[in-house]
Amino acid sequence: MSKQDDLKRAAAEAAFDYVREGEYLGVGTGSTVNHFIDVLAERAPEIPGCVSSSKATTEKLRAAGFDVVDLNSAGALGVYVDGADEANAHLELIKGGGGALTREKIIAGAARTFVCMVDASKRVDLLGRFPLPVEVIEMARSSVARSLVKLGGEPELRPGFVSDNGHPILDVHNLEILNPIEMEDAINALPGVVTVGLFARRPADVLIVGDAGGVETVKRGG
Ligand SMILES: O=C(CO)[C@H](O)[C@H](O)COP(=O)(O)O
Repeated sequence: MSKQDDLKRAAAEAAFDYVREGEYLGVGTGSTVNHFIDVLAERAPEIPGCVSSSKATTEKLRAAGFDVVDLNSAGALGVYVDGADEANAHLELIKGGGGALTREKIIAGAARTFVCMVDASKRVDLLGRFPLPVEVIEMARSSVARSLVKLGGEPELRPGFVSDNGHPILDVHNLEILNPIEMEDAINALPGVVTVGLFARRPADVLIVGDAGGVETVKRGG
């Protein structure tokens, strides 16, 4: 395992403390989440099942022996555990590097507690160094891209990629995100945008950071 993988695994182990037995668990997507699923498989909590944010996560959860149910049948969701591409001090995030941003935002929005795991390299003062993913309806790809340029970004079509929902993704480079809530609202308002990977209206509640010196847990407003 690489050093960064060790940090992701450490964050995933710490995130396990938030799993509540008897409750459905929301599970995100990505390499940090894959470590978390490994931890789940090892510790085998008594949960009725999981709500998954992607086909890849569903496959891995099922292979580990967990039931995966639709969000509609899970009822109110307790905890959602996921990774992120960037996190600021307010626990606002950029997500969607793995392309699962739409389902991730839906599940995060439905959950009581959103637990986000990152390695220390992902903590930033200002969001936006990581290209901001925007999932769009195919016919709106160019018009949304022009609007994103007007907002100061440089959108690039993610090559050869289609989301689990069947949509392309624009990765927006060099966007100055001084006010994440305003930027999220502005991009969401563009016709044809399915989801923007800014999680400012629904930030994490708990950020677990794997660092060389150990794991740090940061709580929103705490
Ligand atoms: O938002 C995501 C997927 O859509 C991931 O959480 C994000 O890309 C982080 O991935 P990783 O844990 O592999 O670094």
